[in-house]
Amino acid sequence: MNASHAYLRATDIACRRGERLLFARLSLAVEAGEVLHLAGANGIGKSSLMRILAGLMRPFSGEVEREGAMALLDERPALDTHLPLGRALDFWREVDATPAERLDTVLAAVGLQDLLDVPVRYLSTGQRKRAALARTIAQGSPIWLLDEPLNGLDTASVAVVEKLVAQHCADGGVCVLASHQPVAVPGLKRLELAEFVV
Ligand SMILES: Nc1ncnc2c1ncn2[C@@H]1O[C@H](COP(=O)(O)OP(=O)(O)OP(=O)(O)O)[C@@H](O)[C@H]1O
Repeated sequence: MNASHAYLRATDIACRRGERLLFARLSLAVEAGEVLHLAGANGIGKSSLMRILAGLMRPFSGEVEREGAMALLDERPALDTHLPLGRALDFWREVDATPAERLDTVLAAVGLQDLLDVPVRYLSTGQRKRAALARTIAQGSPIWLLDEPLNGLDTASVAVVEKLVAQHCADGGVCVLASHQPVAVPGLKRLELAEFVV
């Protein structure tokens, strides 16, 4: 599918966790070439909304529509901690049917190409986050859902992620990026979850 046809839209979403209604009457639309920064304090419901957008959690009410495949980065890197990084990523490359060259390009972009022999459990927090991000974006999906992709990253790595997101959108992709940190991407749209808390 051509990335330029991709979109992600949500209408009148309400989210309940346990007995609490976290937020309601939330609508958003992210069209091809756009990036949305989903902002809000810890515990406000950013990850819950990301899971709803990813189709992993049913909203209490409302609907999500999309055109295009999605790739989700969440707080679980899902990389076998006992394997060297290269083999752990190869597992997902086969599952995701990712071409090897595309993964190599992404690994170079996030500066991990020299760490492929290191067991995942020895990687630093930031290296592990970059590895999970590499796996996610190498899938080649037009819609990126990135939940706290900047957590644990140093300034240089934050800039790399911002650049990758900007390039994805320039290529006609769609990105929703949940973060409590500032995000610098040209043309960024912003949604404050606090405005929908009930
Ligand atoms: N399974 C659950 N049952 C009940 N409440 C839950 C459940 N999962 C999460 N919550 C609550 O829902 C709220 C929102 O959680 P969520 O992880 O979506 O927030 P967040 O904005 O992503 O937070 P953070 O920035 O800390 O990651 C929190 O108060 C959390 O305690």
